[in-house]
Amino acid sequence: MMSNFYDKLVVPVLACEEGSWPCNGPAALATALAIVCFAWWAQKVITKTKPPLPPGPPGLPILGNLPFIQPDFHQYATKLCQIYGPIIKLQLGRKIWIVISSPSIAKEVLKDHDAIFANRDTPAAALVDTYGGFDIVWRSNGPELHKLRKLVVREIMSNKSLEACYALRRREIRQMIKDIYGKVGSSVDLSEQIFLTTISVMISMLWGDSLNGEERSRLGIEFRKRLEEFVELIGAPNVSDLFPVLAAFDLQGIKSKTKKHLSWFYGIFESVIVHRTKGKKKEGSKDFLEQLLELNQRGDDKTSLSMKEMKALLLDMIIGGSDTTSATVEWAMTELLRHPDKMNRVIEELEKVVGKQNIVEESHLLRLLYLEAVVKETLRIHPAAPLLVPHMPATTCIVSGYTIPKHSTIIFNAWAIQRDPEFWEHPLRFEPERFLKETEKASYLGNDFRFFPFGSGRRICVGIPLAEKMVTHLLAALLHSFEWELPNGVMPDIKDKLGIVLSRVEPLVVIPTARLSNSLSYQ
Ligand code: HEM
Repeated sequence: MMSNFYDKLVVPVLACEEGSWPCNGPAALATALAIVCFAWWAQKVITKTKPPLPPGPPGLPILGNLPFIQPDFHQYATKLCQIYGPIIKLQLGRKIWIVISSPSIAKEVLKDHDAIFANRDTPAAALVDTYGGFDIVWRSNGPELHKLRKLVVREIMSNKSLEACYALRRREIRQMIKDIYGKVGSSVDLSEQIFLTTISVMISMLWGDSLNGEERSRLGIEFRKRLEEFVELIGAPNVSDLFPVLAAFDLQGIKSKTKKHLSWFYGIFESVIVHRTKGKKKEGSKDFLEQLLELNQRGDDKTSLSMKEMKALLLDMIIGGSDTTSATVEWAMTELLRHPDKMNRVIEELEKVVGKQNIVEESHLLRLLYLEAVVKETLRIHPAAPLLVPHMPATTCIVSGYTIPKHSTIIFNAWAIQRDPEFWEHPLRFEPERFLKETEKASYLGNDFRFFPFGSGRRICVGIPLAEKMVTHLLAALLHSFEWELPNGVMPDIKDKLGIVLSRVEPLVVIPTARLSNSLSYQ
């Protein structure tokens, strides 16, 4: 605004040629001086009246708060908010981070100013090989993002499409039950079993491959390792982001390491896509890739994707869908093992709705209301993405009386909000019953900012329908098929660590016993 003022008034006066107004010696000089003084005064008034930045802890010159950031950022940010209030500012090198820990401020940002804040501050590492520019997670707000989200939500995640690939999900869940049945009576690393199943479900639904035996576990573990490293690299404090002038040097080698992982993922995707486009159309259930290729064949601009977009989308789905889902199932099992009364209530419901002679199908899920409440309570206390995915304002904006500079990184501490005693009675107690009563807070659609584990607004998770099905079906199958004992009767703890998602520190180890009398139910 001030530069406009200067350009329009001061420059012409100072640059005017003889004879044109007001170039008449001392008068012109006086006018110019008056204008410069006025501009200086106006600038001062504007700066003074502009609301301040949010409060926050003091930092060091140049580095700001960087040296003081602690690894479990959700807990560290919660402590800071207890000191500085529900909206705080951290300075990390050239970057400003704003952390929000109150439902009303989250609403102001994600609902009232949704369009401004629907951008992402794409980390340098995510821009490698065009991934971040072509996927959903890191793409800026605009028509291309809108097209991609619409395609996923309306086509891929529609009831009809999810129904069309139910057999693929079912096959992988049955495989898990069969594998665990083979280990009845011995200690099982349930965390690993759950992860291998979710990654197999994702691979199976994305391009139809089924992994068995050693291959299932080998490829699953390789995927997990690479996904973990890839996401960690993207999320790691990177000098290239904090001091963009140094980006070209890739001082920590983050860009080159990310590139290696990306080439591995893209290599797999390319061969699957090429094989499918050249080969015969697949028989049977329609996986996501089949659906995407069919949409491409329509030749409609609204639904066609380039190869780059297709690969980036497949990677988003695997990243977005596997660890989040498996962590949620693992936390739900942990809480149920810690609360035998709640576990019994789930079993009673399963026996009533499914019965002991049948196996759990997705068609049962709508009637498993208590189990649904268990999943919601799990996502409240242990949200897989406790800080959502950071947003970024496209312009400077005033929020809750503070100035939020454009291009700052906005972090929502959903973990702290969903445990805040101001909004939740006995917030640390695992009480699924609260979701049977509180219908208002019970939706995943992000309308209530006391409970928004999938985010809210324009960037809300696109995988909610699939996540709901996968988490509930997996849990139902595990609880219906087996009884679970704790090795030496030791209760699992609830210590968490923030990595790719919020997960247990130690793997969950339990001993299964068959619950169903008919051994065919395990085939
Ligand atoms: C329990 C399971 C899941 C949880 C807790 C979860 C949570 C979230 C959260 C918090 C966000 C960020 C929202 C925001 O920025 O405000 C997100 C975004 C996203 N999720 Fe999920 N998610 C889950 C499952 C899935 C699944 C199954 C998929 C797909 C297969 C998926 C794909 C995505 C994608 C592509 C985005 C980016 C959306 C965008 O940036 O516009 N998620 N998810």
